[in-house]
Amino acid sequence: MKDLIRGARGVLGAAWRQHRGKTIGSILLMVAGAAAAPLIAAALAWMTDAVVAGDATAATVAGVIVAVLAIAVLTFAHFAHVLYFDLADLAELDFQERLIALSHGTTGLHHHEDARQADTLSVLEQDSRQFQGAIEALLNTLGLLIATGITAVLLARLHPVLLLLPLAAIPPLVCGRWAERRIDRSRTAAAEPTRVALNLFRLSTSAELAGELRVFRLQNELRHRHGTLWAQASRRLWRGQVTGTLLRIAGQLVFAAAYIAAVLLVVTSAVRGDRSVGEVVLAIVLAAQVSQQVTQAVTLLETLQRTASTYRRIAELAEFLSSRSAGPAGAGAPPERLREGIAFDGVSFTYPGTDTPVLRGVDLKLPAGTTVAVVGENGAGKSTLVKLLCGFYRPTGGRITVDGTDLSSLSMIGWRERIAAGFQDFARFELVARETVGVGDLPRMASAEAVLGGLERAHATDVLKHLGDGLETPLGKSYTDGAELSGGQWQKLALGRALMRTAPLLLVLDEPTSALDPQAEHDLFQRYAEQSKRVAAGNGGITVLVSHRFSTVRMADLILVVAGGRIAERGDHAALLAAGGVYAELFDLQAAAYR
Ligand SMILES: Nc1ncnc2c1ncn2[C@@H]1O[C@H](COP(=O)(O)OP(=O)(O)OP(=O)(O)O)[C@@H](O)[C@H]1O
Repeated sequence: MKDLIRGARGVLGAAWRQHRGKTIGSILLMVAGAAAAPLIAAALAWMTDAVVAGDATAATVAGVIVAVLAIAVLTFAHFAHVLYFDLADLAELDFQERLIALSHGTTGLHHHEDARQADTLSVLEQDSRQFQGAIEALLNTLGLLIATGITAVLLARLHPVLLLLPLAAIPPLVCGRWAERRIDRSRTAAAEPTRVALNLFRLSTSAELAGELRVFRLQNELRHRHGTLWAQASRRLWRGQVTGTLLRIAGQLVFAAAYIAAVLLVVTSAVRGDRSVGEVVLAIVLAAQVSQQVTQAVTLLETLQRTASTYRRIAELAEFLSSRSAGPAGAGAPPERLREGIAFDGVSFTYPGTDTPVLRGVDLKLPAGTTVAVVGENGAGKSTLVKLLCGFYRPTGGRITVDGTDLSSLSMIGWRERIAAGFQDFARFELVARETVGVGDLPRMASAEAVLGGLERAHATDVLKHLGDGLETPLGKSYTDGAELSGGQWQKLALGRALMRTAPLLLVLDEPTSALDPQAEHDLFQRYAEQSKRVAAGNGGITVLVSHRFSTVRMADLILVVAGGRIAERGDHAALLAAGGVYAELFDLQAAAYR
């Protein structure tokens, strides 16, 4: 019940915030339309008795009232529909904005990487399209409550025992709730296979992966896996639906028995001469309406229950996010320029929900004004190091300091404003090219000059040659005439985005050039390193570069080799080669491959 009230409040609140006039108009029209239905029964009874008594005037007046009420029933709901249709769109927008705020309004990433919360987000994304039904159901419920009240008064006047009729509505309602819960559980159980199947479907149909799919002849394998997962999800949903339907039928049968008993009661007393013909008509029409009201209530309850689940899920997600926020948010401002640098003091890190530490007691100094390269095997913890530097997670042990100040005591908004980043999994923002790059520094997104600066630093201006309208060319399939880019071109734009900010305190480049050939990557970083030295001389900014390419890595001032959750080796290229350790071995292996 608490869930239902929260769901109803959520929907009504969203509608009210979006448009008060339309909300009030829809409620009035729906309630008036619903109230007219039981009044028709009363007017019909009056008309029937007037006809039996031969009173033409009363019969005519009653007939006109029946007609007017019938028009109200038929049209008011339609007019209300016009109003709440628009309202539903606005409420959907309100919900989606809330979901976006929850999804990306936190400083950390853990809810995206936690399977259960990822499931919740995926169900909520689907739920966000149900607002049309939710608002309609809520308004219908308000109308239904009024109609049921009027029906109850009329039934009580006929025979008090008929008041028990709505009580017979309870079993179908309870069964309807059980059914909805059962179906809801099956939806949650089906969420994971559905998500994986949809991901496989996207993989199987995306143009981007068409080549790889053909070369590895993966079509049938993916189709088979997609089919199996889909069947698994369908089976879970089907079991939920079948149990739900059986429960609902059981509830409806109880009401059907009560309905038959009520009609028999009035008809037998009319036969005995205790009731007028009009009263028999009233009883039959009202009992039929109660039946409709019960069916409607069960259907409405299903929708309201679904809406309630949606709001419960979003509340749970919000609770998860606040429970996982690692301590109070910092408020300190980052320094204007780095004097000493960034230090790791005994930093350990274990991902939430796992037992194995990825980093163990790392002590590290990233001196101000340097370029630091991070190398190591797949899964060694390089990206984790980067995520900690960006503040996506807080260390589970030890601390990271920026010029001696604990990173966790800094305002994350302030810190993020002073860092820039390019990741291997970069976003393909389907916007015009200027914005695709410019979002790397929102306040300067409109400036073509600033965007060209970012592209030049990334040595990516050549991408513009392929774009008909230069920076103003729309990119991607979202636009009818959007330009299609290659993977490497998208990545170059992403690198331009990462280099939009001209003087960040920390620039993180986590394999942002994997789609470029090694020579292009080498040239890019050679020139980039020269430029960044000039910038770093001004603000002490640090560049952290994660790369598997030793030809690029060798030019860094400091190279860190991550292994076994620790920094296994550190130093510049010459020192590490001379040490003859893992770095030297891996460098020789790669160098030999290019000879
Ligand atoms: N969100 C997560 N939850 C749990 N474990 C994770 C998560 N992300 C990474 N890991 C684990 O942490 C370890 C380090 O991962 P990380 O991505 O930091 O490695 P990496 O050195 O960047 O690897 P690569 O070179 O393949 O990109 C891996 O064992 C990985 O399975």
